[in-house]
Amino acid sequence: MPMFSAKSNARHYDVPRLGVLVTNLGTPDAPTTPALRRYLAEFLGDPRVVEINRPLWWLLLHGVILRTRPKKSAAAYREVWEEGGSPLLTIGKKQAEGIRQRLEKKLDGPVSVELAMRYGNPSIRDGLRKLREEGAERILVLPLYPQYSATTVGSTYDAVFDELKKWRFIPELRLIGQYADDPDYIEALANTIREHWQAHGQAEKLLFSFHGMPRRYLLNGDFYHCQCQKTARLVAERLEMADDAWQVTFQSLFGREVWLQPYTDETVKAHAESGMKKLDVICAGFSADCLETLEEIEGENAEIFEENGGESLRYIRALNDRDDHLDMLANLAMDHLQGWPEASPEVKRSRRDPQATLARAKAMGSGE
Ligand SMILES: C=CC1=C(C)c2cc3[nH]c(cc4nc(cc5[nH]c(cc1n2)c(C)c5CCC(=O)O)C(CCC(=O)O)=C4C)c(C)c3C=C
Ligand SMILES: [Fe+2]
Ligand SMILES: [Fe+2]
Repeated sequence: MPMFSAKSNARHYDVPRLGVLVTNLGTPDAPTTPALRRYLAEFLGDPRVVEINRPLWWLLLHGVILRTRPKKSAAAYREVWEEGGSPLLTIGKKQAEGIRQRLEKKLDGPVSVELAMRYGNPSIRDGLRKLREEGAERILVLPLYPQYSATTVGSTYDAVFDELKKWRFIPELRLIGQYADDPDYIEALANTIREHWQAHGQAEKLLFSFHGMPRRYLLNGDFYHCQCQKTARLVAERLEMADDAWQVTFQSLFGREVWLQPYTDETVKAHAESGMKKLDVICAGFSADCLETLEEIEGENAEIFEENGGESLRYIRALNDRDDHLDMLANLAMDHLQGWPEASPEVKRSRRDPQATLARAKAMGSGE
């Protein structure tokens, strides 16, 4: 067996394509305990996510966490599971297709776009291999995380590199790191908040709740926290909000370490206890709704608010497959494709007339 893998049936006169790998975090294959055990073993086994002494963590993960958490997590996933699977996956498919359609219009030609998940399926390995089979020799990686963190974007890059280092022909590669302050992303968030206010009125406060991470990671140089603050500030400025009308919080704590603060659940409880009646929450760092937004914010945190004296916590959905979101993502991809040299004259000609190129290649003796 060769040491490095290649496209099946590779022919050197194939017309190279542009490929875009759209990625997100991932999700279990089913809302069941065994599927959750597999998924969490991969996710929590990633040193980018849990950055502690490996042998110690391995013992704790396999000896304790994977014996208890999968059952609890499976029950939570069952609350949000849809006919087509987990929301993150069903929304991700729509997002990838929307981006493909927009790029094909902008580039006036076919573009391969594949959705891939960092953990679980469809995997990054399979996504890259599909792009290779479709003839992509230039690949743009677009992780759907507006703010960079080593735990998410960094880990996605790891998975891309781990796969590509096994290939014989390594495609030209570009990576999108973040778009926390992209004006169209800020505008799309402002639009969805405005629409929510038009439909339901404005609550006493708007929380921007971002996924948390251990505070230690920030102190060690992961500036995700700062990008979250920037996103929220820019949206609040766009909406001309007073300083005390909005706040940034961090959700989804895991383990016993101190995470980024203030915590969403504690803040929600404190606001309810202080007499607040209506609270709006947006999870601006999640490009698609998922367990962490639907079950944790729209479900759990709404309950916390109501149990402590609040009337209603109104969760504002993620940007998902809104047109302004998909337009923004396609424009972001276009920005990152700039300057990638046009194809060679031969390729340009073959794009116009693939049959002639094939015939020429055959005449030159390089065809089948
Ligand atoms: C253990 C540490 C974790 C870190 C650090 C972390 C960072 C992080 N995660 C997201 C986005 C998502 N996380 C999701 C689920 C999820 N996250 C953790 C743990 C950490 N995340 C766990 C254990 C889980 C699984 C669910 C559970 O068992 O509670 C999801 C949702 C996936 C879905 O299928 O719906 C997303 C999205 C970010 C952005 C981030 C750091 C910035
Ligand atoms: Fe997470
Ligand atoms: Fe959670």
